[in-house]
Amino acid sequence: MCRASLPFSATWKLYLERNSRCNVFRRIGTAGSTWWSPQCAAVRQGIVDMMHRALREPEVKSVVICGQDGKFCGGADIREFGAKMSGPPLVPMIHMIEAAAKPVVAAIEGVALGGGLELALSCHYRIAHSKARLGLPEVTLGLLPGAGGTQRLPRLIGVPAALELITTGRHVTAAEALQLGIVDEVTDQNAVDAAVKFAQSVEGKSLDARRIGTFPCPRPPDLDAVFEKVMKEVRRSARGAIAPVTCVQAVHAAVTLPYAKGMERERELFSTLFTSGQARALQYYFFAQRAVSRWSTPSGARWDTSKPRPVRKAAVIGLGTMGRGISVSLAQAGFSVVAVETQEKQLLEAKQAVSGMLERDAKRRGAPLAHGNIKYSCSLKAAADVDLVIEAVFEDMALKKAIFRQLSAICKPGTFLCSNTSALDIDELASQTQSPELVVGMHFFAPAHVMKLLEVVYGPRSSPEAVATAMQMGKKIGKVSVAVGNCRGFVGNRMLKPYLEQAFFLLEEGATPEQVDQVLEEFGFPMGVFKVSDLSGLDVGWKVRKADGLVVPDSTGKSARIQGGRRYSPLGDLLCEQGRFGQKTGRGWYQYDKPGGRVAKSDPWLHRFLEEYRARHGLVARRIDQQEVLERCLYALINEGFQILQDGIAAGPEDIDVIYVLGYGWPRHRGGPMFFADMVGLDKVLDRLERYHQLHPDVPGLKPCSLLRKLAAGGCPPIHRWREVIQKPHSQL
Ligand SMILES: CCCCCCCCCCCCC[C@H](O)CC(=O)SCCNC(=O)CCNC(=O)[C@H](O)C(C)(C)COP(=O)(O)OP(=O)(O)OC[C@H]1O[C@@H](n2cnc3c(N)ncnc32)[C@H](O)[C@@H]1OP(=O)(O)O
Repeated sequence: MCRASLPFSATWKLYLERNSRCNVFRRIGTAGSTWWSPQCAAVRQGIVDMMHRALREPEVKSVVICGQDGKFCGGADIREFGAKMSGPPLVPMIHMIEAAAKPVVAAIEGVALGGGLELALSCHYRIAHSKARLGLPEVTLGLLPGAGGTQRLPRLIGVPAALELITTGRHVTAAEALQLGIVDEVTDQNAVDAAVKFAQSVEGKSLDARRIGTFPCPRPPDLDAVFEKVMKEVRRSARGAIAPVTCVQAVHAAVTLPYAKGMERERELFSTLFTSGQARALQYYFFAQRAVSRWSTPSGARWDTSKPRPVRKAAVIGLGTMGRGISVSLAQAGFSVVAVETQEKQLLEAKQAVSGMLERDAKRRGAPLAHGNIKYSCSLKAAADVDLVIEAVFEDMALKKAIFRQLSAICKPGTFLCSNTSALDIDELASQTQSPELVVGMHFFAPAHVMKLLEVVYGPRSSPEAVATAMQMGKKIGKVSVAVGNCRGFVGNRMLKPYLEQAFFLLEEGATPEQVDQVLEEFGFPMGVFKVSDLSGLDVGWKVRKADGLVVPDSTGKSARIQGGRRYSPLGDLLCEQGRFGQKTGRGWYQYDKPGGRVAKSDPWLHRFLEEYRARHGLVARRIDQQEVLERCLYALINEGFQILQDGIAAGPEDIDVIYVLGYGWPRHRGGPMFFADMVGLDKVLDRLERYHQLHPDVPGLKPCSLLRKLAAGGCPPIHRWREVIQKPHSQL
């Protein structure tokens, strides 16, 4: 319901209020903030009715539109998109506001995003609070601004600036919005009062020059070159996402067509995106990122019943690459940090490196330096009085165990002990301490101060309080934290294993690293599996495989291709034996111009090596098509994802999808591996896995997991209903 306050010095304030029928408002209202949606039929109806009244009543001279409780508008309720839309449509409403004969001023507090900013752009003036954020983030939801945003913004701020904002979806501060010309005034005071004052000051003045829809769109002199350049750049960075490209087409229409035709084109383009699978994927992902904070464990611990303990002081043990990045993240978030490195030389180097990282970041963000928050020490004893420790030494169980034993004796009672490990057993570490309930894993991704993902790993003995504290800590340092169970590789790295394995097998059967990488990059990964392997170092996996006893010759002295009855590819081991560790040695699956080089070039040596390898093992190379490469790599990974859900290691498909998008470069516009499986069709994924498993019975990773079978047998329920099957093992839905 909308209500207008009575004339306020002949200016109406059009309050856009809480509405019980508007889901978004209710949902956000519960979270303590206020929001309304122009997509919400009743709110739109309210605006239309109030505008009609305001224009009719002679004593009303101007109108101010504002949100309730300090929030202007976050845009359309995307949950409403699936349902049948009712109420007055948004675009005619926006046209009616722009055409009004009395000045309409938007008082922007909090956020004006998407449809919210489009509404503000239809007003004749915009006054923003200094803390407000504005933007057209539709592209991040697989859409384009569909209520005139692509036609009005370039008319207001010019084509290059509008293109940048619309194709990236970037939010701008009020100060930047003023500089760009999006708003007319910024205030530190009450923005509604300022807008009312402003409205009164322009009463009676001509509005001819204030209706953005009537402006000619500024035409860059080198129009074609501008659009060509932007399109090229957008296509390159979009990696197959269609929304950014469509946004450029819509802005192009603003320059080349009259306003009304441009609006038609905008609507046409919006409609194609609206029904696209990519929009579905991106909107699913938007909610998935929020859903992961509502964690639960198989033992019944939950986000809403587990209270985190406050952490003020934290220690980081081990200042290699990971420890440095973690220290930077903690210091930037305002934690008091004790950074410990027992090797003096390393400690000095780390101190310099961390300071440099903090300085560069402070400069980039224009923020104060966080140096003072870090104290360095070469003794573990410095961690005696901290609330939480993050151990970040080498991935070596014996070393980590020794450190946990010492920490357990040194730290004050109640200190949480966390390990930054990518695969090791949290329970084994916990068993070294006096209080195993205080132990959790915190798996950061490199570079730790940049990557947004954090896997919070709970062991069977971790207390709900420890999980809640690590999750909250992750949030405070700006990470998206996902709670996962304890198993080899947790979620991310566990799923990576069958994916990598398939890539190796494909090489044995006739593919090349270039071919496999190209297929994966065309799918949308920033880098194919072999390029990533060269980047992270082939020796990392080699070390693990050696420790697992996999790197052994067979009875004929050749490297074994069967281990424990399963197919095994020793290709990676053989490359390492040649000293080819990837980028760092200048040779790996590709060649580089020098050790540390970044540009991967095809290597004839590698091709000869593969041929010789196949000949040695009696393998006949065959032609492998793109579909097989993609299906074998991705479906093996997805199959492991189902196994992880079945084992209760991840609580739901959203957890896996967020981990894969944020940590492993899975293209966001494909939603994540589990969403992708849902889009492809679970029955189809099952069918293909069955086929590949028939052909490769010695590859257990291709044997369809029973949860996948069950979901397919249950009629392939949509992804939001999978939890019902996972949580109730006997449910048929
Ligand atoms: C077939 C042919 C059809 C043709 C149809 C033609 C129709 C033409 C008309 C088209 C009109 C288009 C209009 C417009 O261009 C489209 C849009 O506006 S799309 C939306 C753009 N807005 C956004 O992307 C903003 C997204 N949200 C945020 O950035 C943030 O949530 C926030 C608003 C800044 C608030 O942040 P926080 O305070 O941190 O809170 P949370 O993020 O945790 O959110 C709280 C809660 O709210 C849910 N929520 C947030 N935004 C939306 C939304 N846009 N829709 C639905 N729900 C939303 C969020 O999920 C949280 O809930 P939870 O998930 O935790 O339950």
